[in-house]
Amino acid sequence: MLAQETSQLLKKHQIRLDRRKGQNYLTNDHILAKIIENAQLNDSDVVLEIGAGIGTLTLPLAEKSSKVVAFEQDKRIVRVLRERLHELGISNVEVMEGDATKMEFPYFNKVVSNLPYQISSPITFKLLNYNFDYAILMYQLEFAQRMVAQPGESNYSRLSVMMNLCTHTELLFNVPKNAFLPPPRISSAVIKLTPKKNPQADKFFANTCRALFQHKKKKSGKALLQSFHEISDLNLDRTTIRDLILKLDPELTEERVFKLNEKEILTISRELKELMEGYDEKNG
Ligand SMILES: C[S@@+](CC[C@H](N)C(=O)[O-])C[C@H]1O[C@@H](n2cnc3c(N)ncnc32)[C@H](O)[C@@H]1O
Repeated sequence: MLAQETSQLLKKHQIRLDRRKGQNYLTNDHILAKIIENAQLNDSDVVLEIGAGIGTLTLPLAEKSSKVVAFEQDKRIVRVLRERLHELGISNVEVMEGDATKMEFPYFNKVVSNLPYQISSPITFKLLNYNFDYAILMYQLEFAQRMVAQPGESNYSRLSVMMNLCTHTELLFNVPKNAFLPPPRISSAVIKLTPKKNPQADKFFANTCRALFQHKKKKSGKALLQSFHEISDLNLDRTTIRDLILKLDPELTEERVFKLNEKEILTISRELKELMEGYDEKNG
């Protein structure tokens, strides 16, 4: 049903979808129903949708909520979406034309999106700056697995640490390639992401994480030494950096990066930040 409707609409408007723009449109009714069910919307919800396309998710979201704010970058697609909403008499959707990574988001309390994959990372980090109840998001499977990975697992990464510290993230279900038109090269997965109330990650923490994960298999003290430029732009010599690292908790600096959990990395970054502030004061 959805597959047929999608092909007909695209044909009518002579639109060829472009994979490079992340245009893989959901054509599986069952998956659509599962996404909507997991969103658990009510009539006071304001839903943010990134990459609305021709409205596959937008229409059921509009039916179940008070309002949908729908971002779409492709002008041709925006025209189809607006026409469709007009024809169906749907008036509670605000279509925002443009690049969602660069535009301010108006108020929303839930997010439901089948994300364009090339902006998965910037959009996820951008969402962390907003206050909302939860998000139901479709990602490439590999990215979703990295989001939920735990210390010691092979795909544990900087992204996993940030997600563990700032959110509760759960992989809800996998989605096969043939659920889309055109089918993407890799499978997808739907994630539920709930922001934690008191996010503790500041820029220093993010930089510490970046430095550590450049040497994921090394001991964390060694990783910090080798990538210290990611943390500070002070031009410190190697001996000074080594001395600073020696003052950190040795139980943590002797551990391999991929085995550290988010709280341990937070401890490293806090201790290091304090030491750096002390160093700054002493050296003017
Ligand atoms: C994976 S499709 C999802 C379409 C529809 N929501 C669905 O589920 O079938 C992603 C959509 O995001 C749009 N898009 C790509 N990059 C974007 C960006 N930076 N900002 C807003 N929309 C973007 C694409 O044009 C495409 O329509």
